[in-house]
Amino acid sequence: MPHELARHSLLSLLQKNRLDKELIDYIVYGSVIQEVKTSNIAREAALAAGFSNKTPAHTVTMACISSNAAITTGMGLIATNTYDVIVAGGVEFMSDVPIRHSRKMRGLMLKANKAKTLGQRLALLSTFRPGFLAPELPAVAEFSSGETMGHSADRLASAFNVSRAEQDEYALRSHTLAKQAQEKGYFTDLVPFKVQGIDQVVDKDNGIRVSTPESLAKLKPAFVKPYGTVTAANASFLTDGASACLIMTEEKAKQLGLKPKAFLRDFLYVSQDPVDQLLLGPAYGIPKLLKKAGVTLKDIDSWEIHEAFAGQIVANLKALDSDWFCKTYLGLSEKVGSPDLTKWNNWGGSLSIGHPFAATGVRLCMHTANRLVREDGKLGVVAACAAGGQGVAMLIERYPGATAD
Ligand SMILES: CC(=O)SCCNC(=O)CCNC(=O)[C@H](O)C(C)(C)COP(=O)(O)OP(=O)(O)OC[C@H]1O[C@@H](n2cnc3c(N)ncnc32)[C@H](O)[C@@H]1OP(=O)(O)O
Repeated sequence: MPHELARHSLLSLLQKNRLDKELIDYIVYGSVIQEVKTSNIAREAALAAGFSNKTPAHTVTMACISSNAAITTGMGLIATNTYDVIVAGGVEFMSDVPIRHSRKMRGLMLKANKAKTLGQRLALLSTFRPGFLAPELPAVAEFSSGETMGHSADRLASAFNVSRAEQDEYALRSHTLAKQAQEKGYFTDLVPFKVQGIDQVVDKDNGIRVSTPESLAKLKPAFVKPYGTVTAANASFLTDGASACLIMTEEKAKQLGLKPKAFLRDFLYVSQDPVDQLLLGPAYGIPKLLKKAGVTLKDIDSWEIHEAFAGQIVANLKALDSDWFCKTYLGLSEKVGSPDLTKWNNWGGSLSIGHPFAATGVRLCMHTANRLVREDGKLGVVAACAAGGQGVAMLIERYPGATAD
């Protein structure tokens, strides 16, 4: 179950930092497609991990930026002097999503539960139709418009004139860089997971697949058929995962003898009309964040931007480099410009590493912190889009003397 995956991330974080459970004041986890039995998954994971029942925990949800929301919620609790040491994380378990009976079937079952006599039950039974048995699957779709994320990505790519070839090329870049980073042993934020019931330990990201441009070009559109450009290979794939990170003030870290990785210097959230364009969070968030923090594109040494779809990433890059977009939608006098792509998602991204929705935000932050060390940088930006037309942008600064282990 998802809380078991989250439990593993909690325990592994403590083991890695040689910390006692008692030192954790509060736990916040993100979750998107919720398991109904464990709706406050942070609490269930903490109890399953053997935390004291006196350690409060709550769950946040903000689509694909849920663990970013967990981190900033934790930061708020620290800033208000409510707590000192917080674990923030996220979990997604796409291999067993809750599948519901149809609404008609649910209605019938609820009424049957209340029926007192055999006559009432038989009368209800006579209203049953075989069609009631059609199940309701959770869709990776925008509730307000009904549009799937893949369809939105296709629409966005088309609006910014992003070709299929550009999308495939970007996807190949992501998988190639992820493979290189994996082989070099850079994914030090990973812990192996023993899958219950089968004799298998997952000890590396298993979605990385470096293909050839020819085989990518052969794939059929996955969402808008037959003319769409989003395929299984240039979209993020559905996967399981959990993440966790430890947040506290610098002073507290020193007190506990811990070696910090990075400062979270600044952050903000953005939101737009979800029916217009859903996936432009980075294009809206990055310029606002840079302005708020008083830095420019050139000051950024590492970009870690959530890759929902290759077309979405290329469209966001084009938007930032477009006078028309920046003037019309951001109210700026000119374009922001294009970030330096040699500093962009250098270890791959959600397209290749995977995108367990609510877990991704922490992964982006940790890759930024570790990349800043390995690439000898100072400032990194994390940005992501999310369902609901929302987005996040965060500024991360390497801690002096931090290591990438
Ligand atoms: C803000 C946000 O983040 S929003 C959320 C964004 N993410 C999403 O919405 C998830 C989108 N992704 C999906 O829904 C699914 O992954 C889909 C629908 C695109 C694809 O699902 P599936 O069809 O089950 O994918 P599957 O793994 O079977 O791949 C389909 C085909 O593509 C091929 N393929 C997939 N990846 C690659 C690759 N990198 N290289 C070459 N071929 C590939 C597979 O081999 C398979 O080929 P086959 O049909 O000959 O066997």
